[in-house]
Amino acid sequence: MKLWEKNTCSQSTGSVHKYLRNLALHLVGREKLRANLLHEVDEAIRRHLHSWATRGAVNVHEGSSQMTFEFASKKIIGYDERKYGKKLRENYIAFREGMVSVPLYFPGTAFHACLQGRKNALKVIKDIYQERKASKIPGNDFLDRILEEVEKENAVLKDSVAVDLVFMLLFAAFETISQSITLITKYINDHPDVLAELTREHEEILSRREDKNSEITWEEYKSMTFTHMVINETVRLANIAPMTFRKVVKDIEINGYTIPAGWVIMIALPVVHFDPDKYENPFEFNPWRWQGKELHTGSRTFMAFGGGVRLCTGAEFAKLNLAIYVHYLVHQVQVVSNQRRRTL
Ligand code: HEM
Repeated sequence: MKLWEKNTCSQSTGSVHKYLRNLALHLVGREKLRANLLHEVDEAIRRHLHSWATRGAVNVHEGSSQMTFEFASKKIIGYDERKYGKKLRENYIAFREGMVSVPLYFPGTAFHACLQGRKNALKVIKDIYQERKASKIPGNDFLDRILEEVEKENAVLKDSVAVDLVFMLLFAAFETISQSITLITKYINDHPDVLAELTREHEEILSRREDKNSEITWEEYKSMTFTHMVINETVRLANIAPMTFRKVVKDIEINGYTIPAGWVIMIALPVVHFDPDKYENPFEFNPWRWQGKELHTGSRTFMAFGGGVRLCTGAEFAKLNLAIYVHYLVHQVQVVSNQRRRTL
């Protein structure tokens, strides 16, 4: 029993991997960020934070999960919870909760719930996919682009791979961003010095604007140096994807040990991020450690988004979401933690 199919982005190799990767970049690549996503994410985050502010108490993890799922599912397959209900997100949550569990497959186990969640989510996606394919009515979303590929003569992309790709992208997009939003909120709440510096940075941005209520521009986003340091530090400490896997294609010697071809190795990213030789006081949340450093997405010492040919396709999109969230969090919302009752 497998969690992922062989030909999705994470399992594919060579030219198929490259092809799927480029397709995913069509959704969240750099040009898309600047041309559409900056504006769309700005609108969505503002709307959700406004709605949070009208409620007595908000569970940030649940709120950000709703927010990011609504956004990503609409962008990818034109999903609307009001039309289809909450089933899809609930199935994804069941899938996520059993992903790292003992692989015992019978009713009542986390692994069983995980695979059932995956099966049910795939069914919803498949229905939407087939309905769209049959109707040929565009949805102005990523599914249009996928169907374009599927319907090409000698298409590389087949229906089953397309559905699995959609499943995988939606999972990657919503779970990771909502977890990072939750943790960045906690870290900011726990560190008044960080909040003060963020407030200074975002007030400076506002002071340069003619209309204080206008949305964030690309130049403003790029100017958020300290915010990007906070984002790097958050994902370094959070290790949202704590491990990645690689199949050894030929015998390789590392530190006197031979790892034979065919073995699967697990790369534990926290080992790098918590190494005191690479990060002084590694368990401390200290965004200033990034001062003056290149904020690359991936390097030998910073692997929150993986690295090499499999570097996360959505890393820049995730950072954009976090920066916009922080912008509105620090200047429009007053957060009171219900644990310590400290005002942000
Ligand atoms: C804080 C947010 C995120 C984190 C920490 C994260 C982390 C990672 C990591 C560590 C990998 C490498 C996996 C490997 O080496 O096998 C990866 C790959 C990937 N991520 Fe993300 N990710 C995030 C957000 C996103 C988003 C928002 C999307 C999509 C919209 C996305 C799509 C992907 C895809 C498609 C791959 C596979 C890339 C490939 O195999 O070429 N990720 N991510």
